[in-house]
Amino acid sequence: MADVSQRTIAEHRAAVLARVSPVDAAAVALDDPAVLGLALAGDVVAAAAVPGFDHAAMDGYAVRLSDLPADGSPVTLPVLADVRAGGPGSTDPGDRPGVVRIMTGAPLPTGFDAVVPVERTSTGRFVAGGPTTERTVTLARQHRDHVRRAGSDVQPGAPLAKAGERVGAGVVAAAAAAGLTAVPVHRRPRVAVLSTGSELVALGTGGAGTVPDSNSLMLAALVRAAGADVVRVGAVPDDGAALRSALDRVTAPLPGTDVAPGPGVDLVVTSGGVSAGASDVVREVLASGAARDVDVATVAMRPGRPQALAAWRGVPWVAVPGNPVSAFVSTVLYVLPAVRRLAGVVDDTALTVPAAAGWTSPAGVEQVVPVRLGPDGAAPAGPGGHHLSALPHADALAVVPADVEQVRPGDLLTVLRVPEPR
Ligand SMILES: Nc1nc2c(c(=O)[nH]1)N[C@H]1C(S)=C(S)[C@@H](COP(=O)(O)OP(=O)(O)OC[C@H]3O[C@@H](n4cnc5c(N)ncnc54)[C@H](O)[C@@H]3O)O[C@H]1N2
Ligand code: MOO
Repeated sequence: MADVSQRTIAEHRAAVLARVSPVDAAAVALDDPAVLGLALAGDVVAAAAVPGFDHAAMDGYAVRLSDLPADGSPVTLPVLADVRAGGPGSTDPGDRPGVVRIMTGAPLPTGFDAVVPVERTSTGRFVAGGPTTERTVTLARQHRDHVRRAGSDVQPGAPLAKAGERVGAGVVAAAAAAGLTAVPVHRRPRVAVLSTGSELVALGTGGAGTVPDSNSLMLAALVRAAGADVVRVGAVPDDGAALRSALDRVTAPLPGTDVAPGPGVDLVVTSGGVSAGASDVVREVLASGAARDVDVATVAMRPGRPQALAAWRGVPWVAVPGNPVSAFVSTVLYVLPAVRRLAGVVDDTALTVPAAAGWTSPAGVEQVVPVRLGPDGAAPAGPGGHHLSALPHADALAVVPADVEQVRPGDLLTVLRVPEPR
């Protein structure tokens, strides 16, 4: 097996990212809820103008400026017609002087220039559902035209969203309004999550010396929140043959029964078994020659020091340490960037925020601290170190540089958000 290499958080993340690339893409309809949360596989460009036609921005009267005194004095004019949103696409009330009663969103009649809001006229207000009773109206030239012009928001061909952005409410709103029916998106990646350890048991089972397998639940929750489908295998004992056969199962092609034949998972994540113990099964399998591209590393970070990468049957494999806080931190720092890259998302989770409290940090290693974000910045979410009790309160992880031994309130910190369930 390759030597153990020493590296920084950024170096290990780069090593992880070098092993993954975006999964395949296809067009998905904007009205399919499955499109939400997927990453765009190409730029989204408007097919049509927004607004699609010149229309009234206010309820009132459409006027021709040539019918109104230029000095702004009021004039009384006949009401020639009444147009509504959704009514005929164009109205031509003829050439004689007069105004057109018009409702917000209705197309501006041919030859008309502006809309005077009803509350600025002698009518005062319209009665919802009421008939048109006014024969004439007194009004004056206004400062603003209250017309939304065709294409004033979006021109055909204008860029609306970029490849790598996730489809959310804003993207579907803009794309649908601009005449599109579907957008190109990457499918959701599939990620296998395995825990290793003979002490691990399913929840609610086991006796003395056993440990509930919490890591696979944590990993599944984070991976899913980052936009992947999860195949959670659960706990595999510290036995090389058992781990190899679990890896074979998750990386095998999907059975071609009711699903089209295709690749199995796009990424394997294991927790545990990466340190120096006699039963460290991940190290054992990595050393056996059965895995490819093996990269065992010690990252100068706390917690989360031992890490490993490999490929199993061509599928990238990220191995994180078993200590639950180390596993959580490693998942946010290394696994989720890989998931986002597989999903086609351009990674954008790092923020700079002030420290809302002070704390000490060990010399010579990057310290990773679960933090809660508040109006004053980031404060430790719990006692730190390997204390799992901080995790329920952690919105993000702060990464304190290796040369900092004391964080002071107000110091600027780099934080990575812990994704919300989606
Ligand atoms: N001699 C050395 N010992 C250790 C070193 C070292 O450098 N030399 N590194 C330590 C560090 S740092 C870490 S982190 C751990 C990582 O060890 P492993 O990845 O091999 O993890 P395990 O030994 O399998 O488990 C550690 C700990 O976490 C519990 N665990 C594991 N999996 C789960 C799970 N799915 N759910 C809940 N809890 C889990 C496990 O029971 C152990 O208590 O190694 C140090 N040792
Ligand atoms: O590096 Mo380990 O993850 O601190 O216990």
